[in-house]
Amino acid sequence: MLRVGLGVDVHAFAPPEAGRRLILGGVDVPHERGLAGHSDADVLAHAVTDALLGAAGLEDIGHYFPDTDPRWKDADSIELLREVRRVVGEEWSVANVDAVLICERPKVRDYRDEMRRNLAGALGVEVGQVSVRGTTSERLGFTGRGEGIAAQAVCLISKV
Ligand SMILES: Nc1ccn([C@@H]2O[C@H](COP(=O)(O)O)[C@@H](O)[C@H]2O)c(=O)n1
Ligand SMILES: C[C@@]1(CO)OP(=O)(O)OP(=O)(O)OC[C@H]1O
Repeated sequence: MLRVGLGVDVHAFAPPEAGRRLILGGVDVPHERGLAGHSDADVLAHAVTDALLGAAGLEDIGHYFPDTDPRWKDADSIELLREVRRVVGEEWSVANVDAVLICERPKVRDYRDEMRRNLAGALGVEVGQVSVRGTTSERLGFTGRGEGIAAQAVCLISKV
C-alpha cells in the first residue's frame, strides 16, 4: 500500500535584535534575521514532519510537540523529525520526500544538499530520496515582502 502526505508550514522572521539563527533543514543559514518560533523554527523540517505524519494518517506536529511545552523550547527540529520517523514505525518505508522553501531571501540553493543530508539522516533514507529547492513568490504576499518563510513538502510512504 502507498500513502502520500502533504505538509505546510509558515514562520515569521524575528526582529534582528532577537538574535535568532536561521535554521532551515537543520542548516544554520547565514542571514540577518532568524525565524520566530517556540522551537528552532525550522520551517522546512516542520513541513516534512507534517507530510510524514499525514502520510501515516497520524496526528499533526503540534500534537506530538506542543508549543506550550518547555521541552520543545528551541528544540532541534531535525531531532523531532527523527522521533516522528520512529513513531511512524518500521512497517512503513519512506519512498521519497519533495520539499520547497518559499522566500525571496536567502537564496537556498547553496545549502540544499546539506538540508537534504540532514532530512535524509533523520528519516533513515538515502539522500537521493529527498529533494529540496527554493523559489521566490515574485515579491508577492508575505514571503515576497520578506516577512517570513513558507515551506511545503510531500512525502510518499509504502507498507513494507
Ligand atoms: N529562496 C530562493 C529562491 C530562489 N532560489 C533559486 O532561484 C531560482 C529562481 O527562483 P524564482 O522564484 O525566480 O523562479 C530557483 O529555481 C532557485 O534555484 C533559491 O535558491 N532560493
Ligand atoms: C515543533 C513546534 C514545537 O513548538 O515548533 P514551533 O516553533 O512552535 O513551530 P510551529 O510550526 O508553529 O509548530 C510546531 C510545533 O509543534
